[in-house]
Amino acid sequence: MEAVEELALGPCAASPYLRPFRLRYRQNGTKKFWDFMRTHDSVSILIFNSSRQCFLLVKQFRPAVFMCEMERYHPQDFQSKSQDSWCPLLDPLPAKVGVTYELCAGIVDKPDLSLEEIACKEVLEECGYDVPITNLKRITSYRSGVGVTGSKQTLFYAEVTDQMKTGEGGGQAEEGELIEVVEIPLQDSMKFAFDEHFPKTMGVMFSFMWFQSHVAQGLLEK
Ligand SMILES: O=c1ccn([C@@H]2O[C@H](COP(=O)(O)OP(=O)(O)O[C@H]3O[C@H](CO)[C@@H](O)[C@H](O)[C@H]3O)[C@@H](O)[C@H]2O)c(=O)[nH]1
Ligand SMILES: [Mg+2]
Repeated sequence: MEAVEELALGPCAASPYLRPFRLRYRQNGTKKFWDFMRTHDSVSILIFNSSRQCFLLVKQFRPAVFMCEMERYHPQDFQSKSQDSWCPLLDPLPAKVGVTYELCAGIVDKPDLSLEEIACKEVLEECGYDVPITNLKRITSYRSGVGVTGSKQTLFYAEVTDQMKTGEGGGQAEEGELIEVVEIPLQDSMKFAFDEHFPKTMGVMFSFMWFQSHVAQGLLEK
């Protein structure tokens, strides 16, 4: 996963994943504008393996996270004179600075599938567990990136057992996905959630806390 080579930064003129816009408006009499991007909505799934008493997270290389770090250490890479061409990144940081721990998640890009169906597909593709749709519990939904994308993410909970494991996961190789599945033992999960040495999404932190207040107590009473 960390063999990331031949990096080059280029312009993004058109993309199937994001479309930048500017909205002009007048609010309470004041003229304003706001720049934003349209992106897909998404689903994410907190997966708890009850056979092994652990959470399943995915770890992957995130170019956006990587390039945040790159700008911090090599701001000149973003000030390239020629904005229209590819600019090789000659002294890249190690790829691991762009690897994050996340909930299993996927974009909502198939209008014929329900959010639940997309969530089950992501659990199978990324983590290798075949979860019946009736095992999914909708936790809630929220807006992510309110300043930039405002897209909606719907969060589900799925309890799985070792018997549901039908494959290795790892993402869709044909789409170039390269994902590592990581098990976080329940007993270590709150320490993990607040340990800044492990770069992670807010979804991981929020859902681990949701589990503590909504599920963990029930497990103790079993
Ligand atoms: O610029 C891009 C963007 C996407 N892809 C492809 O699209 C796939 C998208 O994967 P998917 O698993 O569907 O979505 P995620 O990348 O996991 O993103 C979702 O999960 C993230 C973590 O919660 C959220 O931040 C995002 O908003 C949400 O879309 C990737 O694997 C790639 O194959 C590209 O090749 N290039
Ligand atoms: Mg994903």
